[in-house]
Amino acid sequence: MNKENLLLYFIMGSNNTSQPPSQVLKKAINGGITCFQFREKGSGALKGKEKETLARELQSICCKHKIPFIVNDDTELAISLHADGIHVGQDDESIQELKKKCPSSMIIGVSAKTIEEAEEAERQGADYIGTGPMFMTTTKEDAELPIGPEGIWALRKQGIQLPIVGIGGINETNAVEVIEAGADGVSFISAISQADDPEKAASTLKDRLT
Ligand SMILES: Cc1ncsc1CCOP(=O)(O)O
Ligand SMILES: C=C1C=NC(C)=NC1=N
Ligand SMILES: [Mg+2]
Repeated sequence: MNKENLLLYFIMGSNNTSQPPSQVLKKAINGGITCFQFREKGSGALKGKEKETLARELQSICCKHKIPFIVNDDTELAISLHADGIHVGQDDESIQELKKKCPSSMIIGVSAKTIEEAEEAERQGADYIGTGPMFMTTTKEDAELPIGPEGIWALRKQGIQLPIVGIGGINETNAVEVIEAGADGVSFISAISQADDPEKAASTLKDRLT
């Protein structure tokens, strides 16, 4: 994965929006997002066949627009869909296990916020790390306290070279400081999924960063 894809990294599941997810994704793509992650998690999340059907619907939209389609957590789903990538947390399968199960082309992203986690991700060959929460967020029900963009600056200062995306409470007013702290991109859910006009929200974010 080239790190330019990580610049405007939209994440969404059906329970993050009151609009049809496929409509929100199409608008976000028109607005200029560079990567999409399907994250069907938390209260009200779809399961089983319904979850797979939505995943396929969103994947086909991404394919049509040549936007990488990443699946959060669900390795089996990612493999069965031939997704472009998978994103896992510290309590999910290890990168080593994923590399054994997944095609070598599969992008592997991992959540990491401490230097130990980031160095481990580098050692195991992750393609990028997601670090946060940057700011206060209510989207992730068990989010920890914000570490701020300085959390990314500290990883860079300690020599982490991997591509990094910041996540958590990011919007058009604070995205720049995440990049200035050393991130290659910003990832976000509600800034677009809860916007009245997702296309405008995406294009405003893009304008701030380019
Ligand atoms: C998945 C995740 N991980 C850390 S914060 C977060 C939620 C991000 O959602 P939002 O962009 O709406 O704050
Ligand atoms: C928790 C997460 C952190 N970072 C990214 C990019 N995705 C996630 N689901
Ligand atoms: Mg997880």
